[in-house]
Amino acid sequence: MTHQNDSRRAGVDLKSSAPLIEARRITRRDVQRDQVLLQSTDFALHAGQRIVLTGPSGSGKSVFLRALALLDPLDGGTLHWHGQPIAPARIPHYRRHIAYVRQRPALIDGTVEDNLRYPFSLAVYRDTAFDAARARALFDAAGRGSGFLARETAELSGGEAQIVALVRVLQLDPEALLLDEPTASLDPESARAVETLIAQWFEHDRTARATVWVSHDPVQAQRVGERHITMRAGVLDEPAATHAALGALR
Ligand SMILES: Nc1ncnc2c1ncn2[C@@H]1O[C@H](COP(=O)(O)OP(=O)(O)OP(=O)(O)O)[C@@H](O)[C@H]1O
Repeated sequence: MTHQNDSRRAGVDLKSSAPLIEARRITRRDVQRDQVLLQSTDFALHAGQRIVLTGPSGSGKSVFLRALALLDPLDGGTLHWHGQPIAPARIPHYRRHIAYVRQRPALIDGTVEDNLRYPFSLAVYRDTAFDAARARALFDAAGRGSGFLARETAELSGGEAQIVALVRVLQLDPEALLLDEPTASLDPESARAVETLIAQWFEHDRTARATVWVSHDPVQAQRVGERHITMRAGVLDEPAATHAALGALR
């Protein structure tokens, strides 16, 4: 299945389409400490949705997002992508489309351009190629002008590093972004740039794209999501108000 086909399928009327991602009774455990990190959880993310996830520190928000991204192995339950279970051989393909963005970016040594080129060296991206003009346009949108591609990553501020990490993801046209406090340690100007990039990516094809955004900032939470879910001690919950809003979509 190509990405275009995936997106087209995700863009079908919400009434008839399967969720972009659906978790069925997924669980995560810390085996060493014999502790449940994520209680049995059902969850659906539809194309077109922007979800905000809040909850106390240590409640399991990152555990949940990383499980949804299939970055950590599930201890129970299944994930479905466009209505299909994800076979082990398709996990790299799934991760290509469902991107996890962490609070502290991990960049490789070298220039910004080296970082943007890196994904295209992986087998799963061999059908695409680095597009410098597109990368420049994305950096322009984030207020980083000409010459930014040539900057050494070791010299970047935390905010600039996060912008690079995000552009590295956005240039690959993901379907969903799982955003784990992406602006929490940034200065206000960089935080705005990150929000702008994500908003433009979403608006470009909002019937096919979706976000889950973890935020501790109530004002930001209002800006970046319409559906609100909470995590407490590994239990995911959805306040009644957003159940009603979601019902109106169905
Ligand atoms: N891979 C792991 N193995 C074992 N324990 C883990 C693992 N990942 C997270 N934990 C533990 O699970 C609990 C939930 O952590 P998590 O990082 O998901 O919290 P959070 O809600 O994202 O918190 P914060 O808002 O501070 O980022 C913590 O007690 C953490 O130490």
